[in-house]
Amino acid sequence: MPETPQLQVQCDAMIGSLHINADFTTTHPWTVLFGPSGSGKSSLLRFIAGLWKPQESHVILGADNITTTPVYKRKIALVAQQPALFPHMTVRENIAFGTESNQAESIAQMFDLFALNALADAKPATLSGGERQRVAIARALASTPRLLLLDEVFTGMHRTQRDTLMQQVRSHCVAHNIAVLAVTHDLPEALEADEVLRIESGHISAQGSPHAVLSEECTAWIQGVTSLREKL
Ligand SMILES: Nc1ncnc2c1ncn2[C@@H]1O[C@H](COP(=O)(O)OP(=O)(O)OP(=O)(O)O)[C@@H](O)[C@H]1O
Repeated sequence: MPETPQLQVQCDAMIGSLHINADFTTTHPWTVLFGPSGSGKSSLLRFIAGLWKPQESHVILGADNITTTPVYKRKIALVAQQPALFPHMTVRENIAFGTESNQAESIAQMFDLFALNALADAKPATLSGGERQRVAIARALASTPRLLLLDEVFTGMHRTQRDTLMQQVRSHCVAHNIAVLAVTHDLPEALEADEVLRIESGHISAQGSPHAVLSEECTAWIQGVTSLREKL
């Protein structure tokens, strides 16, 4: 029975003035990359996706060393916080873009999963931010990737909307053995992960369960809520 593919990353490179020296392996369905602004999270995702190709760095997905594999053959989909949809295309055309003729079933599945049927003929400019994000994720998943990279995709969403969308993405990815690596600054979102990688100044400083890696943030959050309660 197929399993979620293991992701092995070894990146040793400069981006601007930041030295990214990250070395990790993850086997979990949903992994979060958590760290401060400028610590190299988006650069690492771009490296894994093949959009940045530094020397002396390697990416292995499942049994395949994909370090030199072209972007379009990696079976990796990347969704950014600002979804890059084609403005002149409808939702249906955006989702079908880049998929092959034998992926019609997976496209239809996306419309059902993300409740997009009513929006099929709309253009991106007429959609809300949350709807655009759903379309971008649907397009990424319609290409049947092995790894889905999410770069602060849920940031700024209303809590209920975010929880629903995360649950939809997670159940689809688990059912189809798609590994997810998600960048976030958001503590509640990070606590939903199976595993957290903490990145600081380009270096993976901790890896483990969300509660183990994020215990300091959790304590600070609880103290914040407690002091707020006392003021009420
Ligand atoms: N193409 C580039 N050329 C030069 N420097 C870059 C490039 N892309 C990113 N950087 C620099 O690399 C560092 C890491 O950027 P990156 O976007 O990976 O951080 P991040 O952790 O994702 O930050 P944020 O959470 O604010 O999005 C930053 O100092 C940034 O200015």
